[in-house]
Amino acid sequence: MLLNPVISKLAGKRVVLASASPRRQDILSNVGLRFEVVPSWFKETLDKSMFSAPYEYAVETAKQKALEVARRMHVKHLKTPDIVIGADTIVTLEDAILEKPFDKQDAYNMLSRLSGKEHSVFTGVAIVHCTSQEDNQLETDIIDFYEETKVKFAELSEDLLWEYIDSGEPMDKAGGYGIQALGGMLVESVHGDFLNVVGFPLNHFCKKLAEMYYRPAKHTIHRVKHDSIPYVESFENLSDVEKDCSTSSKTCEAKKGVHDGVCKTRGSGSSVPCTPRLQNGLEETPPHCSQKLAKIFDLLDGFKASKTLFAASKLKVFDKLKDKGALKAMEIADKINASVHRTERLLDACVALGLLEKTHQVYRNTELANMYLVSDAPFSFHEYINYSNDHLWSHFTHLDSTIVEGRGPHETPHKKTCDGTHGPEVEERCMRVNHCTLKITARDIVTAFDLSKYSSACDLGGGTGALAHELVGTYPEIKVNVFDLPEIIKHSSLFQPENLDFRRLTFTSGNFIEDALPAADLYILSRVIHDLPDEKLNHLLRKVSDACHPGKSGLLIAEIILDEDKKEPRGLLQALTINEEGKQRSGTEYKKLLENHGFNRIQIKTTGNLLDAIFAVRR
Ligand SMILES: C[S@@+](CC[C@H](N)C(=O)[O-])C[C@H]1O[C@@H](n2cnc3c(N)ncnc32)[C@H](O)[C@@H]1O
Repeated sequence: MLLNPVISKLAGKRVVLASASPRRQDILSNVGLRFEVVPSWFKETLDKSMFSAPYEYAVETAKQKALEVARRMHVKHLKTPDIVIGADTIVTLEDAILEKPFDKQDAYNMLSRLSGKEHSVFTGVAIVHCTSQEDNQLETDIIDFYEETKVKFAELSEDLLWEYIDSGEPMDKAGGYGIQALGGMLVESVHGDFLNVVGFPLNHFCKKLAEMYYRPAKHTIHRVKHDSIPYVESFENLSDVEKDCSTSSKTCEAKKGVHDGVCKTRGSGSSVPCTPRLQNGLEETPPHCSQKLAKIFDLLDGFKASKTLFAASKLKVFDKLKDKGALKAMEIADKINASVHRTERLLDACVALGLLEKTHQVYRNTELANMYLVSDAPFSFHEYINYSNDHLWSHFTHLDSTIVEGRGPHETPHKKTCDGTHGPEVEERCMRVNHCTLKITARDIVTAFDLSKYSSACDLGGGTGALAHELVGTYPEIKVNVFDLPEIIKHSSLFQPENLDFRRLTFTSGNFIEDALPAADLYILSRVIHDLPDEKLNHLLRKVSDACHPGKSGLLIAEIILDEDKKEPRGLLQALTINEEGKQRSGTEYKKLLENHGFNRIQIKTTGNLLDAIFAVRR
């Protein structure tokens, strides 16, 4: 049971905190909010002079942080969050904004300015509600606010200041101090929300949630206390604790359990300290907080969700529903020749995962399923889903032994490769898998940079030509040559759209390691680099570099680019599937690699789609 019923309104929603701050994470998880943490890539570099008041800057930064994460998650992972929470905390002193110090001297300058004075701490918060529209556009609804707390510092001696700076604590904190830890020593008084100074104004946040989620009909309101988080007896549709609270606000507050830092366990009448306490010399274990375990639960359940998608796709559930529009479980079971009872469970699980909708026992595809899961949809993932089920799944099943034995997926007995050595059926299937994923991302790759000045391009290892199609469609002057191994090129005709202009798109058989490269003024390497061992890669890049005209020819690369800290899961999980000798790289690593081969003017673009783009010019 949650202490704050407003928080329970978010249960079952995909809530994301767009902040890496462990303090914000603690504040929110301590009150039972279940959320994922996706740190924002938005840089805190807005021009402060554009804002008439400091809090406006904090609110705008919070908003941009949350929006960046919402957009990235919507496109990149094709899983749109319901709510993204962004926050930005700043310290202001006499209208100057103090953010995180750059170095110790900066921390010293900040803290000595704060010494003996009162300053303001503002946290801007943005709550972004996301919905995916029919055309897969992201629609966002933003609620933002700020909270101000005044903090007075004691007079700080030089020794104390430097001791505190040397502790390292100031470096990642606005104003150069953390009130919840050693920095508490510096503070004489606080006026306002203490948690706001820590980094998140919880009380104001809950009030905002209450405004959003409790929009009661007038007759349901018994009492609303506007200056606090609404008392739970105020509205209908309340949980048992809420309904119990029908007397005075004080009683209700006690029943809700917030009293002198003690959490009251409902029903038992006993009180459990919020923090572990020593009793008879033994440390008492705090009650387990399921919200804190949410991440682990999600990881434990991740494979069940994947397998549910795989099974529904393999059984062509989405295809049947696309054809018929809406069907009952019994009708679907009949069409896929399966048990009614089990089919119903599968369908309900798909509803829970947002793949199907259900009304009055009738199931329909969601827009997402129609766009990406139906097997003949223009941008269908069907092939990739089946490949994940049949091949990647078995690789991950044996992940522990592949790690111990140092084998890559291509060396497992369960996985057949796309390197053209396993016969036409496998080659064709791999081409279908690559084709469907490249189609989704090709437009973002070819428009990531202005390539209009190039008249000829050669897509090395270009496979089905999916990227070449997009290039030809985007740049009216360009001619593209798709270069790949003969066993791949022989299947390429299967993938060509009907209206293709073969005067501008040609296919050439060859081996980019052994043969001369066709002439072109733009070379393309899409999903080729990460799979090559260093020696082959350096050989290939040397050949490309030699084939380029200095100062003129370009190189376009499409790959997953790891974030610089190498913390983002997508690329790292993908790295588990590539060959032992292959490698995923960060932007800086790609830059270095290309510079070593005579390229400069290197630009890197994270597209937010499945693949990112790099463009470089031959020096
Ligand atoms: C992972 S696939 C990428 C295909 C396509 N570029 C894409 O992004 O979907 C790698 C491609 O490189 C081709 N390839 C591998 N080694 C090659 C070589 N030595 N010469 C030419 N092509 C090669 C493969 O046949 C395959 O089509």
